[in-house]
Amino acid sequence: MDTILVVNAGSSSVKFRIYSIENEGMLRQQLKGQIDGIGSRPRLRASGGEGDPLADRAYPIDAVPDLPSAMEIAGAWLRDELCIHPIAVGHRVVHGGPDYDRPIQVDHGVVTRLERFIALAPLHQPHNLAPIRSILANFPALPQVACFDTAFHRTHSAVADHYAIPHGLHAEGVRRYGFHGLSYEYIAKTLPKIAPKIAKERVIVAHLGSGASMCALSGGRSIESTMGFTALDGLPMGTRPGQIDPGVVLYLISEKGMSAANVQNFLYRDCGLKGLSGISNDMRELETSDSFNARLAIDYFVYRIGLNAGMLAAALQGLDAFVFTAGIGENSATIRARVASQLGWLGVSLDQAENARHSRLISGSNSRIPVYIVPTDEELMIAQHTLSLLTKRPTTNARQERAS
Ligand SMILES: Nc1ncnc2c1ncn2[C@@H]1O[C@H](COP(=O)(O)OP(=O)(O)O)[C@@H](O)[C@H]1O
Ligand SMILES: CC(=O)OP(=O)(O)O
Ligand SMILES: [Mg+2]
Repeated sequence: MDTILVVNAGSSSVKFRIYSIENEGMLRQQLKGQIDGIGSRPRLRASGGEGDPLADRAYPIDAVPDLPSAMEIAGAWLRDELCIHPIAVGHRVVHGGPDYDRPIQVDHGVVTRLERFIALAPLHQPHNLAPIRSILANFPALPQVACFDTAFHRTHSAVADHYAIPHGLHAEGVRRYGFHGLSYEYIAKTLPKIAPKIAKERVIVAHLGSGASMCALSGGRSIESTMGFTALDGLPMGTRPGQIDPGVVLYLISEKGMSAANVQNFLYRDCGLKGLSGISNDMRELETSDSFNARLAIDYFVYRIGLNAGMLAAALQGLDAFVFTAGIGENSATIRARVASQLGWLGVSLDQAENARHSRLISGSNSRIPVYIVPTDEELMIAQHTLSLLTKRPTTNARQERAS
């Protein structure tokens, strides 16, 4: 059986999937796994094609302190315990820079070009590239495909793509890229099946996970994102502050004597829900805490989602639907209810029972616009892109390599 392995390294989790390639290029999921809670409550969970449990292992926080250690554990489990030998690997690569507007088969040259963006996505890019490099070294003929978070947003207009800075910097790539593009691409492809008429209209999608952003979709195309040059901008996140006055950064440098590396570490790892609550980057922990600062962190998260929704509604010149997705958006009825009440002025109201049930349509009958939960599937997007690039090229080399 020919299979594709998909690897998706997020900021608090590594997710992996195995798909078999069926007749006529159909993909069937054979295995779904993830290590999440990295740095808080690490846990490996995996299930087979029918949802049958394959593993559920909790680890002490010190055993999985970071993404590389999680990747090692996941890789060893797939290789040594399950003896998985895919014919291709698809990777989520967060930053594709100005040139990559679609997935690409990777070689050493592509990896070198993608390394230039490590500084622009330090929580993700190094961990996205490390398994690619390791597979290139150990299985050079195994096709690998990089699928970019930024690619789906390359349709933005010039005005949405710019900062108000001199043009030379834009020309060298200082642009408003936007991220979580594989997730938004999946939602844009799925909406026509859920609500065909709405899918052609103006939709805000809120990808609320460890990293969080929102995207304005017009007729299924991204026209605006809350994220920009890096995945620091926009909404507050697990450990990132979201939008912040650059004056704060200047203050940290000039008044607190922080180096560029200190500032980077601070902005990517010490802020957001973690910094504001002083407790955790994990929304689940904050929701069960009765500390004042945990409540403040949640209030801030909800408030900023409301502000940014107003901004995206302005970009779209109206709003026809709102979609929740990703870890928090799919699982937290409380946050959804609070966001919806923040959007009350737009005519949004929820059916609380449907919201509590995590139904697909959660808006009430008197809501001016429908509100949906659409579980995202970045991994399926990656597998589909990988297969479509693969079928343009012979795979014999990979098969020969596997056999040897
Ligand atoms: N039941 C839940 N209630 C509230 N938050 C949740 C729940 N389940 C998951 N989350 C949140 O989702 C986040 C992970 O989202 P995810 O989209 O998987 O993130 P990433 O891909 O960036 O690692 C966790 O940090 C946690 O805060
Ligand atoms: C770009 C980004 O923030 O990704 P994630 O939410 O997976 O950390
Ligand atoms: Mg993610």
